[in-house]
Amino acid sequence: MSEATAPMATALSGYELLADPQLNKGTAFSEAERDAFHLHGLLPPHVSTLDEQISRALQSLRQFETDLERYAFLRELQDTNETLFYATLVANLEELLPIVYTPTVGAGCQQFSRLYHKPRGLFLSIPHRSRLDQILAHPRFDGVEAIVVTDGERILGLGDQGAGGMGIPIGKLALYSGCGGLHPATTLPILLDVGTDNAECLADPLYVGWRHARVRGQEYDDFIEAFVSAVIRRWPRVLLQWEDFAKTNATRLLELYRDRLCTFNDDVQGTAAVATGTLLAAINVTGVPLVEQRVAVFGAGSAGCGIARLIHTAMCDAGLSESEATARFFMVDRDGLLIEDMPGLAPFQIPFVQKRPAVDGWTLGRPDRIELLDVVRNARPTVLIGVSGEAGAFSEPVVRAMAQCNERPVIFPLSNPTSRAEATPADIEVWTDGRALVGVGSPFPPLLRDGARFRVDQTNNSYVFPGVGLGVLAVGASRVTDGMFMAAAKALADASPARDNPRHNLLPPVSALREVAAQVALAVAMQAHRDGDAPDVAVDQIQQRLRAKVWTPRYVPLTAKET
Ligand SMILES: NC(=O)C1=CN([C@@H]2O[C@H](COP(=O)(O)OP(=O)(O)OC[C@H]3O[C@@H](n4cnc5c(N)ncnc54)[C@H](O)[C@@H]3O)[C@@H](O)[C@H]2O)C=CC1
Ligand SMILES: CC(=O)C(=O)O
Ligand SMILES: [Mg+2]
Repeated sequence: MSEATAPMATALSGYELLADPQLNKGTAFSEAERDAFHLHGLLPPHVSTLDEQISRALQSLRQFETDLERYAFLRELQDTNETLFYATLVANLEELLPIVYTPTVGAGCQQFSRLYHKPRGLFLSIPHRSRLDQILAHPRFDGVEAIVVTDGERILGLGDQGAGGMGIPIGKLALYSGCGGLHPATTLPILLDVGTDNAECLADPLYVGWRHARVRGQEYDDFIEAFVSAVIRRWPRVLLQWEDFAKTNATRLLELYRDRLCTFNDDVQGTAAVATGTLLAAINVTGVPLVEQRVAVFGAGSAGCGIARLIHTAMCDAGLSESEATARFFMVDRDGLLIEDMPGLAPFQIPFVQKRPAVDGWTLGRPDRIELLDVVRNARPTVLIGVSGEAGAFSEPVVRAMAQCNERPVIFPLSNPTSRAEATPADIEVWTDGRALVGVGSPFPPLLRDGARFRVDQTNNSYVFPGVGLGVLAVGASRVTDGMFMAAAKALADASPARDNPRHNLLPPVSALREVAAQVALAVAMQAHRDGDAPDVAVDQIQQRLRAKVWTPRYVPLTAKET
């Protein structure tokens, strides 16, 4: 009998068994299980198959009028019957990812307090900081291998959502299991509740979080330190993913902890890999070599500087010197182009500033700053990437200027959710006469090209982090390295449909995310092996380990545990 169908023993029965989302099968409990677990009468008599249950779930889902209602339905399903939730998700990734993940998960976070019904994951709040070990110690969490943690301060492009930010770790881990194949029982979403500065949340009588101004400074750092230390004590080899932390904390915390445990920041590093991978795929189409690319990034925050760093490394690997590569980046933030003598630069921005003489005379608009349009007209970038959360920032003049200086401009408005995209693919298509290679953060409707529907590529870190998690955990790597993200980027570019035909998409469709995760995982695991950080694993064992690690959502026969 294969591992997936080996029976599992449980001491639960009756209502308690039906209330456990990891074991509940609803109407799919067999007659024998209904006998053994005292379920007769608690369930309607027909024994359903998983496929019948999926059809029923989809029918219910499609009856709702809004995506938020669909989101609430799927969250309820996840908290009732995880196997059915994941079986439905895996079979319908294209339809359900926009609900479970971006863009609807953003509204799910904003409405979290209204939708809250059942416990999932852990809320660790500052008032309970002395109880961290006690909370993590619960036997339910014994098998945890992957954690996604947020403090809710920068939820997509929607800002501070306080405790409502919990929707993001839940959504990310749904992809870890749905796309990466990690067993849901090995995953744990965590919300660090350090208060919120969101006035609406604080004034909302239904707000479920800690009603307190967001704690900052030393007290915040001490809480994070206490959290990380408690995590290491409880699960020394866990994979910890930081998600949607604000610019002041994201890169800083990554640097502080990356050598202390197996950890990465998805916004900084996962986003870098998907953007680099999509750019490498675009190069196959445009023919402009990496060493000749000029990259403008709008929004020089965690994601923007993470992207710049990985593309910079790729340029250096391709033969440029550090300074030659640096000169090819144009990072634009609220005060315009980042220049060496600008006040208030964050440490992670400093490597990507332009030298003052190189940009002299570039100000065509406001005299006090070099704006995005100035940058595009003067630097003539081949690539324009948006990670600002500023909807519409890629205006018609900016996009037309990109089209003027490039035969095939590469334009990635990556901000999420959909409402925060720097431009819509449809507008870019018109403003560039269909010449642009476009990647967006959230799903958009297909474009009409030559009378046919052309899928819009979704350049989202969901193409990377599930595979990173799978690869790291399958080989037991002790650290997540930058090399792994480069390997992930190259694996993504290798999977590009445009490699075979330049008229095809840059990325595989969302429906192929399980296969993409497997390819990324292989690349990551091989990199761990090259790094000497995959103990006792030979190359030919890696594939086997990856396959063994992948969970497929199907029911496991249950047997009664002797008590
Ligand atoms: N497609 C994807 O996979 C990903 C997309 N994102 C999206 O990117 C956006 C930013 O994420 P982070 O970098 O983590 O946030 P962040 O807060 O660290 O950085 C955003 C930067 O944009 C700048 N900015 C905001 N408004 C601006 C304006 N009007 N003009 C110029 N600069 C402006 C901010 O000053 C900040 O430096 C979010 O909307 C997020 O959803 C982030 C990670 C992954
Ligand atoms: C996709 C993602 O991680 C973000 O928008 O923050
Ligand atoms: Mg994120």
